[in-house]
Amino acid sequence: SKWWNYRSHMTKLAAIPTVGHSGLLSSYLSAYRFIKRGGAIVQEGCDKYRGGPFKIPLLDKWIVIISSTDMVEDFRKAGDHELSLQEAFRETFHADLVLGKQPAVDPYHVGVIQGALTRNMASKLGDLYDELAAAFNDEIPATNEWVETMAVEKVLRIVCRTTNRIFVGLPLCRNEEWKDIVIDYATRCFTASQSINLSPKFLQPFVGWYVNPRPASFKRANKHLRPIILDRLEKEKMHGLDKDAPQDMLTWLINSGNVDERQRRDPVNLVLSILTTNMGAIHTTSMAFTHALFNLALRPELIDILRQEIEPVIQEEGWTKSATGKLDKLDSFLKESQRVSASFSISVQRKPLKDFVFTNGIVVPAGTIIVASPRAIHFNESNYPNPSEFDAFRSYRLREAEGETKGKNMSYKHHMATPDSSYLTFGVGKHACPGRFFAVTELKLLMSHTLMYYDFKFSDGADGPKRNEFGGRLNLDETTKLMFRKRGDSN
Ligand code: HEM
Repeated sequence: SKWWNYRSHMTKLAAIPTVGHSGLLSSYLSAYRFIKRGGAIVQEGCDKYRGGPFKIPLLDKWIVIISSTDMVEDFRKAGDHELSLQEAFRETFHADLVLGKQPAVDPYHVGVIQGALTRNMASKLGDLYDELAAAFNDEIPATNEWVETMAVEKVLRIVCRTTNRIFVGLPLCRNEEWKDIVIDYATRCFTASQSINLSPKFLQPFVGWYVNPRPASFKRANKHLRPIILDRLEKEKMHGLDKDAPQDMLTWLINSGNVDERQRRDPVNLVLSILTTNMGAIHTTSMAFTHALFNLALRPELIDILRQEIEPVIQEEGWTKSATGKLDKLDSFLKESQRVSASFSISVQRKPLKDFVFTNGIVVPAGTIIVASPRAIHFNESNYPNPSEFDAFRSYRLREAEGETKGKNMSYKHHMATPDSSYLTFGVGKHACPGRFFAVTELKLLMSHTLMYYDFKFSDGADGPKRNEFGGRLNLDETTKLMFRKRGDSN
């Protein structure tokens, strides 16, 4: 019956063209090629099928890649009963095993991020900025002499500490071991899920058992978090909903109305939810900030323009949510930085729960992972004229032209945090990244602080950042160095 199901599935998939080999054995060759040359293979499909879908063999499955805004628009409109992000993630990330049953099957942290975290951003912004400034002081002290830093690592530690001020509060966010645990957790989870994906299906349970990072990370995180959780639960038990409880992600998870009482008060669930939220938040934000720093170091002429926007706003409003909302040029620059430097060849995935029919008539059989190609969308001339040009104020001009930066009822169409079928940095539709408002605000604070208090540049003779690729995703080379010094009058 398995063979029969496989044949009927492949018959339906046959209508979608293949990039690489499609024979039973030869497709494995293509799958191996995809690991190191995924970007080039997706590009080949995009060039050959010009906006039409195509399929690619991976070692354990076929995936269908879509690269046109029309098909992404169908993706956006589909309901959860048709296309599921959660089921795609459970399959491709092996989330039940790697992250644990609760975050994989009932990810109630998503609702807490969308709700309480986003709602409380204005009131928590002072804390966020305090932590950010303190983290910069410790990681990159502003000196009169240029100092060389390993940019990726420094930024990760600053973002981790800043973010955790809002996730778990003081003093844990400053604890060195805690920072190591949550930074490592994301890396280990990605490595583990990739290792499982690289194994034949019948070996996956054994490989999964061997590489699973969760038991060890849970044990280490639990040591720090459990006493805090028990203390907060105890106070809640004694006094009811504790109004004086620290306002952070942990408290919002404990108070979440999205799950039943037993689940939301279970210390194991709480530790796993905090670890999982960190996994979604830290590396993504750090990479975005590092890319932005590199893009400014490559184009120093933008620095003064951004400083001229930032300084008067911060002088007038201080480090507030309202101030970050006024940094329109910075918003546009950060958006362009993500578009040009951080567009993966494949990202934003869904799993059809029944055969899915796109508006153009293409049918993808139930169970086949469909993945959009942000790179194809972001480098399409009809979405972004002169797509390979880094045009920092591209969306700023669009916002101005459409009256968005003026007037009370401005729309947020071209804002960085607004997902769209032609802008996939944060995904699309109902499941677009729930942390995007937090991420964009944090990025603006990080960038504004750096521009106001530091000069920075690549080391003399360095030729800019290097990237490496794994299975269609780009990673920044961790050895790339940046020089920092206290801001002077001139460079
Ligand atoms: C620049 C930073 C970030 C980027 C580029 C980013 C990107 C993304 C993308 C592409 C998705 C998939 C959306 C889709 O498939 O439609 C996603 C989902 C998600 N992100 Fe982010 N993200 C960032 C920051 C954050 C932060 C700060 C948090 C937490 C506070 C977070 C939490 C999540 C979660 C929980 C999901 C899963 C949503 C779901 O299952 O419905 N992300 N993110």
